[in-house]
Amino acid sequence: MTQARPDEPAIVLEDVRKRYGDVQAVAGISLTVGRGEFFGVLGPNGAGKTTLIEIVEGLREADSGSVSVLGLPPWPRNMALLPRLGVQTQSSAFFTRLTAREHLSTVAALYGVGRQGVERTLSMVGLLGQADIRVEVLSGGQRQRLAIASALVHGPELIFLDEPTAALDPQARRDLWKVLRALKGEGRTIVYTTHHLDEAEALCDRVAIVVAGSVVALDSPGRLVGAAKAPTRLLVPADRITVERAERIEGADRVCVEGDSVVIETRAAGPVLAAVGEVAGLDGVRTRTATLEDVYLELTGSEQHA
Ligand SMILES: Nc1ncnc2c1ncn2[C@@H]1O[C@H](COP(=O)(O)OP(=O)(O)OP(=O)(O)O)[C@@H](O)[C@H]1O
Repeated sequence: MTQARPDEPAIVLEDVRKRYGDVQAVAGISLTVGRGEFFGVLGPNGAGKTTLIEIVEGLREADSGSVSVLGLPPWPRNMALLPRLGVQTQSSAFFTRLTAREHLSTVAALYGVGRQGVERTLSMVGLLGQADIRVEVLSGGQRQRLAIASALVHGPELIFLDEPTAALDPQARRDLWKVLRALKGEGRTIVYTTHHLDEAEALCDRVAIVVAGSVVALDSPGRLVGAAKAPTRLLVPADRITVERAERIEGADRVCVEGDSVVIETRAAGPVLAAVGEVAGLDGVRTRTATLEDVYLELTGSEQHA
């Protein structure tokens, strides 16, 4: 198998465009994903993420622009590229009557991967304990692990994961994060689509926020949050301070009530916190700094989750 040169980017897009009738789904996107990067693609429903990723995977032809994946053009469908890519989608198909191990062995056989590769992959995604259980009785989280295992079993250099934690409970999500971090630790490049902003913040080296077919922000989550200069929120138990008193604190930009807290938004967290301490004491006061979700909501102009 041809390996990409370590210094060669995994993906290079230049002014990629795709239109469906009147809809400009991808409106001129240029970006580079480095080898070994964990790269997030975020954006509201209909932003063009799936279209963009399908172009990179070689499943769709761009109208214009250039696309290079592991140094090769993915379109027309490039058979040399396929074994070097791993794709997990929302609609991953399973052989439900088979056990997890049998399912994975079947997928592995398509790529000429033997028993050892199957066992290594089951172990990597934490499914060895469930390997002899039929797919149809695996839990949602276990199925997602199997979907990821199916995308990984042939040892691809570049992996596309489409909302792998959708519909998982919080513990199963966190467990899957460990699997994803381990994958990155192996030096694989991961392109990750998610609507969970906390997840993108915790896992991704860089994220692209796509709105209406264009990239409106591209950087590490930390730098995006830092550059946005979003306010800090101080949550003070409502029985300890009134809205009127909080509004008189110098540096309080906005005050409102949320549940059982008076929320003070400020860009001068230190002095405002000191003032709150004098007025109400600091017991039970919570501080929320800006997150990628704040940046995202600002850029997408939406109060709702994408
Ligand atoms: N095959 C198609 N034919 C016509 N229009 C399409 C087609 N696929 C997507 N679109 C339109 O292109 C735009 C981008 O869709 P796309 O599925 O790429 O967005 P997305 O960001 O992946 O959305 P979601 O988060 O909901 O999956 C949307 O307006 C969608 O309705």
